[in-house]
Amino acid sequence: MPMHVVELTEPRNFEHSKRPRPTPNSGEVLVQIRHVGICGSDVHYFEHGRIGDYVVESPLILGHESAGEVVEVGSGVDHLSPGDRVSLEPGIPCGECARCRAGTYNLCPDVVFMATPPDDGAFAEFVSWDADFAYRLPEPVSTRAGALCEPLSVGIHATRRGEIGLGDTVLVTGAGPIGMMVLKAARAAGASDVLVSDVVPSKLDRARNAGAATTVNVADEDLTDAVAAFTDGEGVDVVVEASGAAAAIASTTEVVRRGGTIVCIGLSQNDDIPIATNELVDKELDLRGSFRFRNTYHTAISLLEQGAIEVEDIIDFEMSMRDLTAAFERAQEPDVCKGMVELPSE
Ligand SMILES: NC(=O)c1ccc[n+]([C@@H]2O[C@H](COP(=O)([O-])OP(=O)(O)OC[C@H]3O[C@@H](n4cnc5c(N)ncnc54)[C@H](O)[C@@H]3O)[C@@H](O)[C@H]2O)c1
Ligand SMILES: C[C@@H](O)[C@H](N)C(=O)O
Repeated sequence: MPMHVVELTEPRNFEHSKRPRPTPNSGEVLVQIRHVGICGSDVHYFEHGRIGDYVVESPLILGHESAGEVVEVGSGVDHLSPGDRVSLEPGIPCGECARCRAGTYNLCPDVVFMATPPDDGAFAEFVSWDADFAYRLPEPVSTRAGALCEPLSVGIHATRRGEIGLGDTVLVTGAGPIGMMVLKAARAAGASDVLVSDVVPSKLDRARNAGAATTVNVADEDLTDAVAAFTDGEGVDVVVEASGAAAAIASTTEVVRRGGTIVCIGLSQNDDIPIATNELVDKELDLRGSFRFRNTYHTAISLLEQGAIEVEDIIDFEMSMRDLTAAFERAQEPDVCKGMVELPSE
């Protein structure tokens, strides 16, 4: 039976086409996709046809923030049934390499990751996916929120990497979807004050509405001065860099307190951003990267179920997959944080 998919065939060209509807293998579930969030990396592939060494060389289905409804289960799957709504973790690690065996499966070099060439993503009516990476959504959690478990997972993982906890003061640089998810995860972990910086006023307004203690528009204000004023000159316990902007990355060592921690999530276009290593030594800072996520989906879903975190407030618009090109155009407007795509029943 054919199903409707949208393929990126070359930069800025989506084609609506038909592919055979997959049949779930042993250990897989067939999921009818309901919602897919548009991520910055999807937009980058759409605009440029590549991210670094990952090049779209044959038609690629984008979308890796997805949730839907199980319609069929393969043999050996007993924790999910048709009718269950699920969120799909987009990366399936090999399970055998040293990193997987160490439990750090997000670092598996052989991971199959949705919407990363050559692996297809979720702008498709149906996806057959490893049932171990399909997480049942309890009643109060919508498939929109289920799709956003992916960026929320990035925020939870960064919060864990920064060991953010009770009473911490945190600075998040960048109030895009990832910065917003760090803000939410850090608050849920017990951070008492989360400061957020950006250059877009509406994004800072949203961050304040989501619980930021204060915001800094770095287009008008000096970040170091603003942080010093808020922390009585101490600096913050943890900085989470979620913009990828060179200026934000370079400022991290200045705004963090002595003995504090810097967590870098943002990916920069520039490989030559200076980090003040003398400051790193003198202040005895911990500088850590944070890559994707591991063991975060159960946490994300239970936080959503308990109402401890709200994620749908980052969605600015929802459009049908039939209008995917228009949705990708709109997702690039500077005020937009998250565009959501709905997959109608055909
Ligand atoms: N490490 C990972 O696993 C991972 C996962 C997803 C995304 N990312 C990266 O994280 C970053 C954030 O992702 P996103 O989807 O939220 O991106 P985004 O582009 O939507 O958001 C970035 C935000 O930073 C703001 N900004 C620009 N210059 C700034 C500055 N000097 N100071 C503070 N803010 C500034 C922008 O206005 C924007 O709101 C990107 O670099 C992305 O590639 C990393
Ligand atoms: C983690 C995910 O959101 C990111 N876009 C990536 O491909 O790594």
